[in-house]
Amino acid sequence: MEPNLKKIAAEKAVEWVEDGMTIGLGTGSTAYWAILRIAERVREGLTVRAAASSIRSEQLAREHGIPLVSLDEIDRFDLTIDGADEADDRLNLIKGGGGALLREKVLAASSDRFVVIVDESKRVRTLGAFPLPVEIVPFGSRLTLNALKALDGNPAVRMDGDRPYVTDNGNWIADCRFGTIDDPEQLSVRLNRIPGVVENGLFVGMTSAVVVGTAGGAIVLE
Ligand SMILES: O=C(CO)[C@H](O)[C@H](O)COP(=O)(O)O
Repeated sequence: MEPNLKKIAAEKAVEWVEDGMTIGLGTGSTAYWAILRIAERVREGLTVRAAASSIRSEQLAREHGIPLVSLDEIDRFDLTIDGADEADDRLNLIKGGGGALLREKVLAASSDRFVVIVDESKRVRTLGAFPLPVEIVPFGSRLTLNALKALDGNPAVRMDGDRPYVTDNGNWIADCRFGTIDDPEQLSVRLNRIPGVVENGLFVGMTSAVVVGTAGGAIVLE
């Protein structure tokens, strides 16, 4: 049987969870394995409190018995564990393939350690092959999409059947194709200057470590 690389990465990262910590829970099929492993450790006696970056991760955590608290009760996370769509060697990321980039960035920005878990297919030399998700407000979306086009982003509104996909925050996602992103920080600043843009999926200078699941085990990049 093929090894589950997402699970390998997730379980390595969960080794860093300690008693008493406040934990941020990510979103997606890799974060899924981290949530399950944290839940297993809670059943074994680990004491943590957690908050999640999406409604679906919150539901998963609740179903599996991880103690959840409101974000209003949290000043800092000791550790947030989340997946990514791409990670480069400088630990910059593209995130938001699952549509949760805004909440994920809110958690990451308030975490002492932001640990990213990926299978080895997500490692890239330069970001940009994966379409960059940009969360936009529905109001005036045509104008916002025009502004993204003016930046050569080739935006496409993400669809859910015949309607725009709606994020947990009631917004839309414009998946953008900029090609190779040589300066992610500069692009991120330019995107967030567009008034209808809420946040973009470039995570620059936020990552403490990337744990890569490989068939030979987990590799930690710091
Ligand atoms: O950013 C995300 C969700 O918004 C996910 O972390 C990212 O899309 C990776 O997902 P997966 O682990 O399922 O490949």
